[in-house]
Amino acid sequence: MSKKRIYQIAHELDVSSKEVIAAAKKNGIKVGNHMSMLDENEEKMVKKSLGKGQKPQRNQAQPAKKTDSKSVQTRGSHNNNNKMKQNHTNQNHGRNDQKNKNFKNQRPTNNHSNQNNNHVKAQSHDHDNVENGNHFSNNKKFNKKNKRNGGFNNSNDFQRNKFNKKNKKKSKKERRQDRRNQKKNPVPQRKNKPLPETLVYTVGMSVADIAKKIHREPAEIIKKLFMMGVMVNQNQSLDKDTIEILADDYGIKAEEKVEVDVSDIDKFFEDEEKNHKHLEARPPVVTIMGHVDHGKTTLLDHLRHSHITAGEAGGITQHIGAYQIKHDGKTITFLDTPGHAAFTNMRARGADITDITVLVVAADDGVMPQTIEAIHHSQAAGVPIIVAVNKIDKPGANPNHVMEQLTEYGLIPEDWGGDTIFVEISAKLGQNIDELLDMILLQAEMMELKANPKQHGAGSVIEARLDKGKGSVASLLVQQGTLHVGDPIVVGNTFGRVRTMTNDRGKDVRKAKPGTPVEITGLNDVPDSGDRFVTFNDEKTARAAGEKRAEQALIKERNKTTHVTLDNLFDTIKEGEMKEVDLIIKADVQGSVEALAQSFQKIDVEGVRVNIIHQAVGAINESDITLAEASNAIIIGFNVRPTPLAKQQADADGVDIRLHNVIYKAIDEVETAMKGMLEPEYQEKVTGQVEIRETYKVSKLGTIGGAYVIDGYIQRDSGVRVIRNGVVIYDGKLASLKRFKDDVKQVKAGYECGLMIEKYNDIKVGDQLEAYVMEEVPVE
Ligand SMILES: Nc1nc2c(ncn2[C@@H]2O[C@H](COP(=O)(O)OP(=O)(O)OP(=O)(O)O)[C@@H](O)[C@H]2O)c(=O)[nH]1
Repeated sequence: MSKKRIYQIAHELDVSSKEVIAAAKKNGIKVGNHMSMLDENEEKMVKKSLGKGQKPQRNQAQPAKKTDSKSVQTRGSHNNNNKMKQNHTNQNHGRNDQKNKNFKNQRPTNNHSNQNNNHVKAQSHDHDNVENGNHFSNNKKFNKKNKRNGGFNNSNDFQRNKFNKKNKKKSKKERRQDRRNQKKNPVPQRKNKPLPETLVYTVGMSVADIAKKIHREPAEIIKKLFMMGVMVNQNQSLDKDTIEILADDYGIKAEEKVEVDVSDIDKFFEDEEKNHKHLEARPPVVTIMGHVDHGKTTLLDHLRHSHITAGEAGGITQHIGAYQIKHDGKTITFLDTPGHAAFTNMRARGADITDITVLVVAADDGVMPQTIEAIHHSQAAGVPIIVAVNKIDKPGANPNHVMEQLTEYGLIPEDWGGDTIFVEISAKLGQNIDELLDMILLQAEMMELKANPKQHGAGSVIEARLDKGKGSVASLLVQQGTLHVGDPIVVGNTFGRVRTMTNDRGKDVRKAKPGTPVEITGLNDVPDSGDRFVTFNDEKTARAAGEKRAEQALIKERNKTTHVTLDNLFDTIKEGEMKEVDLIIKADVQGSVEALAQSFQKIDVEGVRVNIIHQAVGAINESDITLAEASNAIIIGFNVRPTPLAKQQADADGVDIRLHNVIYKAIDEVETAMKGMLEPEYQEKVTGQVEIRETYKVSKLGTIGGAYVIDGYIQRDSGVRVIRNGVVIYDGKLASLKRFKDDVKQVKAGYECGLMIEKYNDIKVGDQLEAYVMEEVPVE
């Protein structure tokens, strides 16, 4: 006797296994689940039971054995509904001859509407099925197959459905075919334009760029290069040789276009400087230097007011950072800011604008520290010095002593066999001032100061500011060419067009020749003193150059913060950015300097070498910081400290200064930093004493201490030590700190507070709490 499993029977009957199980149970057959077996008798019983019983609800398409008016009616109404739906969704549904099109055109609604459609059809065929009672069993297979389509029982319908599917498939095929055809459709051939006579190229152009230039397909060029043994893709940059060979292969000339970096205004400036055509004499530019109170300002003021050009007398002098005076029909330009600091600052920014230095030394005071510095700065810049021995009107004046003193610094009067010009003056009384001016002109003459006024204006910024009404105002010294109102200009990282131009007398001028200071407006931003300026033919180029320079300056500024420090040293080494660690050593005595230098040079980590770029005895000064900044060096101070200004500058520039008083510690620190093992050291600092005066037990929270800060302060992130009877009984962290109901960051001595300690609830009245913080130890 063959047995069948429940699910098989369910399958055959097209009912659910559950229904078969129910029927089996109804007939007293013991079954468990869909895998349970039924023998033939049991199967018959179940089938009978299912056949006699309710028609499975699930399969609406299953033919009804019995039809009563009610069910027909119901179905009828359902049918109508569906018909309505069907009409709504697709009027062509039910007409297979048109379905194909519908499938194609209405794909998204297809399944849904097809089901509806089939459903309607199934319903409408119920009647036939009733008439052909055995149709059910004969068409079981069909029935199953058609279930998806709503259960067609009519073979015609089935066929139609099949046809329908076929059509569906066909349509897919068709679509694919279509696509293929589309692909096969030849792309309209691009007619090759004639080759240009010359290929103007820049090194680094890609195949695609060249293709565009010579009106050829990149593929063709790639092929050509391939034949020459050069494998490239169309985006790859080509070198000069390859481009030229390629051009040659096409039979065209190749011409390299050298890109000019418009932002490199120094280059423009130098080009203008080198232009020696149409040279004309220009006024000398003079800076007055000297020690404090030796009379620099007095001299400048005297000159400004006493040597105004005839006709301009009475005109109000404007402070534009420089002014011009006339003497013997010749012009001299004086820079208004005396002192060597401004002078060197300008130099540091690349502006060597001074031709002659007038060194003012008070005859009653002699050579002083700033006199010496001024000499060094001038000498370093290669600027000749004229000594003005001032205050000779004073009773205690001793010009000879000054001369003697200055010989030590290489300034020897002509009378004594040297070549330094000395003039004894009284700035206050205006004594010998003309003689000084004569000497300046003589010196200038010897220097043959010349420039070409017939070229683009170029020069340097003396000073610049932002004016409420005028916007950016810059005082410029024209050094080359002629500057005109309306000139497109780039000044440092700013740009614009010269809108207005005034001279040192506040008079509007249309043009300014070499050696002339002028004040201009029209820049988009305020440049820095010492910045260079150049003019361009068109504003577009000026704008491009200015914007690029501003961008570059921003990048430079950002990079500033990424100076190498001992903390980031290892990462920098790892990134392969560093092969040498630059150090500056400053120490109290020469012995220490040498000992440190030798020991540092012995450190060898991962092939990275220590390089000592500067070593000296003395405090860490600003020039050390500038050097460290420029060279990306770390400063090691041994028993010395930075001067306040140097410290300020180091902080601003992000220069790392490490201070030590034990040699091996200094060596150790650098070595561990190079190995990437430098860890910050922390040290505990007790901040306050707190007394517990009350305790409150809160069931869900724990114990809250009502406390009073006796000394110092306690803060939310404090560490706390619980001390009872002089013994530390717990060491942990605060969990909360409140004043009344508010969370607070800190509570100072004399105030009450509420607190809880993390993971500790055993606080008692009378407990002393010691509050502390961990602080990073500054390296000694
Ligand atoms: N008797 C006399 N006094 C002078 C002479 N030149 C300047 N003084 C005085 O010296 C003092 C200082 O002069 P300044 O011109 O301010 O000196 P400075 O070098 O510009 O000083 P700082 O700006 O502080 O560096 C003033 O009181 C002047 O009046 C001079 O030739 N004779």
